[in-house]
Amino acid sequence: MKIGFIGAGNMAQAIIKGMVASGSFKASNIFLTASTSERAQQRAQQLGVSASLNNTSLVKEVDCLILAVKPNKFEGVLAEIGSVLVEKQPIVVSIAAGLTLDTLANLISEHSAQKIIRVMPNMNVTIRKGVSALCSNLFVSEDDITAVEKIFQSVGSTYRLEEKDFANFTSIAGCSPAYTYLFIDALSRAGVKNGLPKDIATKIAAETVLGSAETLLNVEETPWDMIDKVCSPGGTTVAGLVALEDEKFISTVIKGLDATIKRDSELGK
Ligand SMILES: NC(=O)C1=CN([C@@H]2O[C@H](COP(=O)(O)OP(=O)(O)OC[C@H]3O[C@@H](n4cnc5c(N)ncnc54)[C@H](O)[C@@H]3O)[C@@H](O)[C@H]2O)C=CC1
Ligand SMILES: O=C(O)[C@@H]1CCC=N1
Repeated sequence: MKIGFIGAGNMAQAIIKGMVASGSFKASNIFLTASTSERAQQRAQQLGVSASLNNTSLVKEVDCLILAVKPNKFEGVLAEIGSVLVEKQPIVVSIAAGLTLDTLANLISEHSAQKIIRVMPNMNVTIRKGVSALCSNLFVSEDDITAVEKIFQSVGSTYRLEEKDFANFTSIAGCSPAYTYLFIDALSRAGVKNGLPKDIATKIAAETVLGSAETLLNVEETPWDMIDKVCSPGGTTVAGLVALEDEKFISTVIKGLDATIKRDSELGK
């Protein structure tokens, strides 16, 4: 299957690198475009894949088209390639936050039976530990979705979700690498406040977050069971836990994620 990416930014580059590194996809079957043909040539060369002349010639070349531009570019890009899409009918995959299957279908053509799959990956595809969700419209067959799943499984794990759960997934998977970095940085700053150099404190914090997540995935216990194991009676951890909850740590995090869900619905309008 020939796969094309419109947009060769952060996500497309990370996905392409992971696909090639997985050994499941030949670089010669991967095509891309960028905002200019010079940039596309440069990115393609770096990744060892091919640059297409422009967006319409890319569509003509591929069986699966991955739209990896920012949500506000979709209208322009789909207006540009709409007629070629309707003619060629590749599987269209959008990784944009907020844009629904219906919105995408209407941007392509109100009357086409276009196969459209929405995927929400996250930045951890960079090291092939991404978590991606997929949903599709009624024109997509089981074979189509399995083929697209294979792309995202080559860079991590996948979940098939109903579209109504996509914004929720976006908040806890698509966006949360940023919040996890924020937490790591907060741990690290506390380390600096109390006397450690920043680089060492950041490494210690990141290794601890990684190990805690790996432990959780390897035990039967819930996060709260594990919290109880760390909290010695009358000890240091429970003192910190109570101080964090005094400042409403859990509800502050939930408010942050609710804000992403609200923004996701605004992007879709
Ligand atoms: N960054 C992230 O962690 C995640 C991003 N997404 C989604 O992925 C999409 C891309 O995001 P990023 O890679 O972060 O953005 P980015 O800005 O790094 O990449 C977008 C690329 O599209 C190119 N582009 C702009 N107009 C174009 C056109 N007309 N034709 C061809 N290329 C064009 C730009 O030059 C840019 O390199 C967005 O829709 C975003 O919602 C989804 C999950 C996670
Ligand atoms: O911030 C955004 O809108 C994108 C979608 C998920 C992560 N980044």
